[in-house]
Amino acid sequence: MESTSAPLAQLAGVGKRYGATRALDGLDLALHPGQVTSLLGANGAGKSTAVGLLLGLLVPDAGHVRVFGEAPRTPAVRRRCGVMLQSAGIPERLCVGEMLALVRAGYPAPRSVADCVALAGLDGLLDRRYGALSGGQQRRVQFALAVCGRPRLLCLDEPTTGLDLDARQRLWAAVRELVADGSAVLLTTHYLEEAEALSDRVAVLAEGRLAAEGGIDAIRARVAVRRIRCVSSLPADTVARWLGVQAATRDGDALRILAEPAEPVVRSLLQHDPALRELEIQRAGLADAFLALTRPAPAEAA
Ligand SMILES: Nc1ncnc2c1ncn2[C@@H]1O[C@H](COP(=O)(O)OP(=O)(O)OP(=O)(O)O)[C@@H](O)[C@H]1O
Repeated sequence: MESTSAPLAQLAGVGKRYGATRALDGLDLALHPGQVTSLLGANGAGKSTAVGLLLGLLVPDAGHVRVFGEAPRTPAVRRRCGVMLQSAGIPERLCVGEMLALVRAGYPAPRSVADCVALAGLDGLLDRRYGALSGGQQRRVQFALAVCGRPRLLCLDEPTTGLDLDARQRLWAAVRELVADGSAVLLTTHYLEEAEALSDRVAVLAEGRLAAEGGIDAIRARVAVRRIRCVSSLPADTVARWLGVQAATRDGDALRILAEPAEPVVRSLLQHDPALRELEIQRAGLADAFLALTRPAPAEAA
């Protein structure tokens, strides 16, 4: 979905190095109200670095970062942001209820405790010590702390890692609710189905640069590969050698083929096997597109 509204937060031409490692190289990213933007990329692509810059935890070497039109990390900006990072740094001996009270007190119009409990699934956990909770329960508490201030900008760095299905779907519902209220959300995730379920926009990072950016459909359309499935007795290794076929495997009676473009391959299949049946052709999913966009370019022949 294209947004005509002004961005709530923006990275413009941002570069960041750690010693000899170039983590980000000229990254442009804009977060708009009422939208979830998913930042995708392989391990080490620069996602957490981008989140750290947006929150003012890191300082860029090049370019600039603006949040609500200001430099990040001023008290006024922080009161309008919610954050769930990979490492939470929450004191283990505090009770969940005490911690929620502390964090809620830092915001001008926080959610009620009951709302936070319902939104994050904290039933029965308020009197428990944080350090004594399971990993998934700790993630829920972190989410409650991130959303308790009704943030206009919410950054979630791999929020559902370690969450069970119920907790994951609760978190998705809570994110959708925040976005419907006009908040901007930046999500980093390795779960492509999560990006597909939640995002309005996707930005794919590869080696610190933007490999693609746009709506989910636009990202999928960047990749012309199609998945073909049919019931056929043709040998998979023969089909795998046809022009345009990237892979062909047998799955019981069925042949599964990745092809680009699909039409000539379908013509050949029908020509070589008149008994072929149950032909299905699917467009690439986000996972196919992601792999194609982040695959390193083949080395130039010497
Ligand atoms: N504090 C640091 N010191 C040195 N190098 C770092 C530091 N933090 C990150 N890097 C390097 O910067 C690059 C980008 O790291 P970053 O954590 O932003 O990636 P990421 O996309 O979030 O990865 P992941 O999916 O594994 O969380 C990597 O090469 C990483 O090794």
